[in-house]
Amino acid sequence: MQEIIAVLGAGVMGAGIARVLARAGHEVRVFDVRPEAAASAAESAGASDHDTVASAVAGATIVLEAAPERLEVKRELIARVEAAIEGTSSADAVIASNTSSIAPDALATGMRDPSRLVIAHFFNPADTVPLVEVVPGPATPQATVDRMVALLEGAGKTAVPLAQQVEGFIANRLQAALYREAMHLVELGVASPAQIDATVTAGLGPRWALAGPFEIMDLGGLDVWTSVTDGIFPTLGDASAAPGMLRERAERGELGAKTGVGFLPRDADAAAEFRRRLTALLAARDDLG
Ligand SMILES: NC(=O)C1=CN([C@@H]2O[C@H](COP(=O)(O)OP(=O)(O)OC[C@H]3O[C@@H](n4cnc5c(N)ncnc54)[C@H](O)[C@@H]3O)[C@@H](O)[C@H]2O)C=CC1
Ligand SMILES: O=C(O)[C@@H](O)C(=O)[C@H](O)[C@@H](O)CO
Repeated sequence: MQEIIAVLGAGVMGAGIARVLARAGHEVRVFDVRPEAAASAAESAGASDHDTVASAVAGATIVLEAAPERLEVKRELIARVEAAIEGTSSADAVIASNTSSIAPDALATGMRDPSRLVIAHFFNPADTVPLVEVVPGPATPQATVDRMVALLEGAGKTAVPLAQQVEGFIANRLQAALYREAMHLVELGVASPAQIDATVTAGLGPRWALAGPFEIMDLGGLDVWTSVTDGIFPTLGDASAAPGMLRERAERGELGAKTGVGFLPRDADAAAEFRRRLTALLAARDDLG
């Protein structure tokens, strides 16, 4: 079924999401508070760019926001969408958020119709990584979750619906647990960021492209993993907030690929080169069947 989809926010994620959905045959409109970003994303996706939210959502069946990860920005944008669609043919439109971590009930608070909301959490780069987490809010009907899963699978994505909301959903909770321990090991002086990265790219990462944690535990033996987790769990880092080595860099403006330096120097084409290599890796994995 072809949808009419308004993508609101045409940055790193929104531009890729627009490409994915347009490539799947849907009518895609793009809006961004930066008209040049909307125009560029629309051209790249073969979509139309719009200079107002109202114009972008007029007649839309799905609205997908990829605005900055700030609750107040997302809430204000969602309110503008609901005001624009009220009483129109788009009144039944689904409003999907690409938020990385904000719980759906926080986004739904204050909505005219919270049943419109669902989370569709794409991964960076959106037009390369297959995974999209679909997270219901407290008032989201199952039919909306099912419709979003069907849309995403029809676009060639791997949609993982969550049974209930949880902060950070699945993948970012798993990433955050790993990143917390990675930074803890650097702060302990056990290894450098480059060495920690090498343990993932030369060991864990290739395995994880083929088998997730439960399959890996099954392959390794649950007796062994019982002993290992009994021994290691009590020693893991327990930071409950961003550690200094992360927060201080962010506060200094050392943001990573965005600024040329983060934990390590990053080339200007680091993101593009990563996308190229990831695309090739995923193609090789798909060839394995
Ligand atoms: N960057 C990443 O790796 C990932 C980000 N996300 C999530 O996707 C969302 C967008 O993130 P990015 O694309 O990285 O951010 P970004 O900063 O690259 O893009 C955000 C875009 O939204 C525009 N914008 C700002 N206020 C707006 C408004 N009121 N209405 C419409 N557009 C507005 C900005 O001009 C910008 O082009 C966030 O919720 C983020 O957490 C999800 C997965 C991965
Ligand atoms: O890794 C991803 O693409 C997603 O899990 C995200 O949401 C991003 O990592 C985001 O949390 C930070 O860029």
